[in-house]
Amino acid sequence: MEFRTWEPVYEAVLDDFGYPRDGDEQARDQFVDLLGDAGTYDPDDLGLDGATVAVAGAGPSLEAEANRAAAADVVLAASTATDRLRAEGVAVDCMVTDLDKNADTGRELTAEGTPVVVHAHGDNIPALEEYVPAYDSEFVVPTTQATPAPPVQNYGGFTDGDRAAFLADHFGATSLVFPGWDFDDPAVTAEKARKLRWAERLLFWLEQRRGERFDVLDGRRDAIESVGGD
Ligand SMILES: Nc1ncnc2c1ncn2[C@@H]1O[C@H](COP(=O)(O)OP(=O)(O)OP(=O)(O)O)[C@@H](O)[C@H]1O
Ligand SMILES: Nc1nc2c(c(=O)[nH]1)N=C(CO)CN2
Repeated sequence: MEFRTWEPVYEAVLDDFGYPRDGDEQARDQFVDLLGDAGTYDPDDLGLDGATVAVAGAGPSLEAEANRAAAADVVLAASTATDRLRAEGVAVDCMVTDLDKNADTGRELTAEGTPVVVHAHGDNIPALEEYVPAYDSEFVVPTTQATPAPPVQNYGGFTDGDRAAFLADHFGATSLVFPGWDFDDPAVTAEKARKLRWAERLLFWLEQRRGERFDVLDGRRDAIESVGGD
């Protein structure tokens, strides 16, 4: 995903949630400063090119669908889906997080040599300041939703789960499967439900760009608002 393609969709997300763009830019710049000259992880080494990739979400269906993750070539797990898959005995190849809920898991993973995609945004600067120094940067993939500033990159996407899907796409995945995704989960807060609506729109956009049909959107497409161009 090129930033110029992502930018109009990003602006629509900012408008909808009322997030100021300069907050995301400050977070990105702080992330650059926190990393300094330290080396970071090259996502090319995840083996996504040509792979069937499971993008695990943290919905209530995850445990029942853990076998779909286990069957994939590469497993990307969003936030708390990481701990839950590991508890089911499914190895996670990479965690994608904004350090919101289980940042200690991310620290343990980088210490073990498992990469973690860490996202900077305007509402997680204190978490970046606390956890980035504690992570082994060699296993950190730093991301932003604003204009990239190397080594902080933007592969597209908004929530942890859809960002994992955009990462898989960017690095050449052949097909994507989505265990643990429950868009109509009644247990989530109103804000989370709005974020899930965006995740759904973004996955719909991504599948159209890829010429693929994600099983997780079956039966839902007619009701999804289109975003982005091609
Ligand atoms: N029913 C669901 N509840 C929560 N997450 C879901 C659900 N279905 C899919 N997901 C995906 O799983 C991801 C991880 O969710 P989790 O609640 O562990 O973390 P989070 O830090 O709150 O996520 P985010 O910050 O992206 O909202 C979400 O970002 C979303 O992309
Ligand atoms: N500024 C801002 N950006 C985000 C936020 C958020 O709360 N604030 N949450 C996200 C996923 O939960 C992704 N991006």
